[in-house]
Amino acid sequence: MAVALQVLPCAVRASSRPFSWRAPAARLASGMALAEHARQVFDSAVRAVQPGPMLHRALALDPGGQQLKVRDRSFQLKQNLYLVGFGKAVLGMAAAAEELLGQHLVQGVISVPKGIRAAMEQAGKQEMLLKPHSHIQVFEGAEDNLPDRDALRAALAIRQLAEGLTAHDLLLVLISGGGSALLPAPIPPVTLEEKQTLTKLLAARGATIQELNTIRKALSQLKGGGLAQAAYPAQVVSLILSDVVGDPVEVIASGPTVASAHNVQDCLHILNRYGLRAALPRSVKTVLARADSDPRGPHACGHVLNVIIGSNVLALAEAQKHAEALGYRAAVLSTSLQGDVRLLARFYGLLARVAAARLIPSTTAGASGDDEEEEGEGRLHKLAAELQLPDLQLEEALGAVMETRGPVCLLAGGEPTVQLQGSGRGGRNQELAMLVGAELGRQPLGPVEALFLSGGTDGRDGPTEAAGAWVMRELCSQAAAQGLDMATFLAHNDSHTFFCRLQGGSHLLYTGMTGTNVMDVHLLFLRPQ
Ligand SMILES: Nc1ncnc2c1ncn2[C@@H]1O[C@H](COP(=O)(O)OP(=O)(O)OP(=O)(O)O)[C@@H](O)[C@H]1O
Ligand SMILES: O=C(O)[C@H](O)CO
Repeated sequence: MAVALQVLPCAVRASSRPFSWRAPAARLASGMALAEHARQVFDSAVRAVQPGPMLHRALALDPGGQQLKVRDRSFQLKQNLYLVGFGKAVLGMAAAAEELLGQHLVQGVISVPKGIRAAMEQAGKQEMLLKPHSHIQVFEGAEDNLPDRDALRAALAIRQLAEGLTAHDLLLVLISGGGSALLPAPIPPVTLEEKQTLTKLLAARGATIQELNTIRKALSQLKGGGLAQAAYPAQVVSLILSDVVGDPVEVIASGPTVASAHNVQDCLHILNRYGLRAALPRSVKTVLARADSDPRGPHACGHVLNVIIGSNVLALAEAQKHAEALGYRAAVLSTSLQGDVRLLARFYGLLARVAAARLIPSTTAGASGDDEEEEGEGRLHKLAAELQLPDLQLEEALGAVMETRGPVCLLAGGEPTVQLQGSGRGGRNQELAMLVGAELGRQPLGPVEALFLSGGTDGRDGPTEAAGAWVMRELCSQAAAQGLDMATFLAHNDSHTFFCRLQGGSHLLYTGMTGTNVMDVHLLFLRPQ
């Protein structure tokens, strides 16, 4: 089943910045609309992970400008520097690298999302743009995050550059999320279209990014260490902005400079799990069979230094600070959220209920109130265990809520999954926001205002122009008042159409392309009325 994405006209976009920007940040939480605060906190998260500053922090040039230091390693520079890159944050990373190392740079090729240069120019983000006569060639492609002919041309130019290097050269590889779609080089006879279809099918059936990229690596010339091998014997330094939970270098952008530890059996298990093994194209079967009998095994990557230069940890820490400056007691719940959006929505609904009961104990006072509270807490812990979040700080966050009795902001980051059943238009952030809105409406929250925002830090939620959406506990009644049947929209994975129609699109979060990418940010605000 291919995922057909219907393009429905979005109702007039109420405003690209739905909230007022006039209020100074120092105003107390009680005086301003929660929605405006949510937008400010989300923006602060994105600002914290701008690619340029993170790249500058990772690199140091000696005073003579001849030695490049990365971590504890030094590399000799003598007009021997080459650069390649692929990912949603790579334009800004390349601009920063060019500014620092331009005099040594011989040649570069980067593959970045379609339209990103125009978007950065329009947003006045000069620091994200290359110099006018740059030695770095830019390819734009992979519209809607799917590999296409433009991205294929970029991948071939990157391979050609890498293959021409010698032992005297140093290759700087800039990697960020979205890199897999921007570096497609299928192993023949697999075609780009076949790879695209298989990737879409796996994503639509809810495959994790680890599973998806295991398959991508097996079918690619450059992923899973292939780029590092093409560049051998040059030295390779990869600077990686993580958009995967736990920062696994072999998964981010499918690890083009990391030896793949997976074998064909792993791929077959994954294809079986999602019911795709039987219908595989002959070309895919041929490539997997060839890999199975390849005596050389995985690519060796001893000449490579892989360095993570940033992740959502930075974004959430900054957002927490910003929320505190606005007068909230703020706590980060997790930086590693994963799992199905429906399960996660139930988690957030129960979390709001338990936190609200702690904020205003009187609303559930008495024997039956205590029982209800205990039952809510029990269910919340059970769900948390089911979600298997390694770094969940649930008790700490609830403890903070208990102490404050005032406005609270709970933050989390990660990348949940959606199982696509319909052909609507949406993204995992908008779908999660709808589901959480429905949950908040169901929970007994007493006199506590609640707002939930979910947004992709890259500014694009699925194949839509919105980054995500925000909802309050009144969502269901707002939808009903306009005759919008939430269940029908959800059944068709049509969250974007729903939000476009709801109150003239004013619940959508529009940031434009941000030029960075560290997964999604979730914010839950609770404020006693
Ligand atoms: N109609 C829809 N409703 C909900 N989710 C959708 C819909 N269409 C696509 N998606 C989900 O959007 C996800 C792709 O989103 P997006 O293009 O923002 O990728 P991403 O995961 O942020 O990419 P990367 O990590 O490569 O940058 C897929 O997981 C897919 O299941
Ligand atoms: O490009 C990819 O593979 C994903 O964004 C994960 O890094």
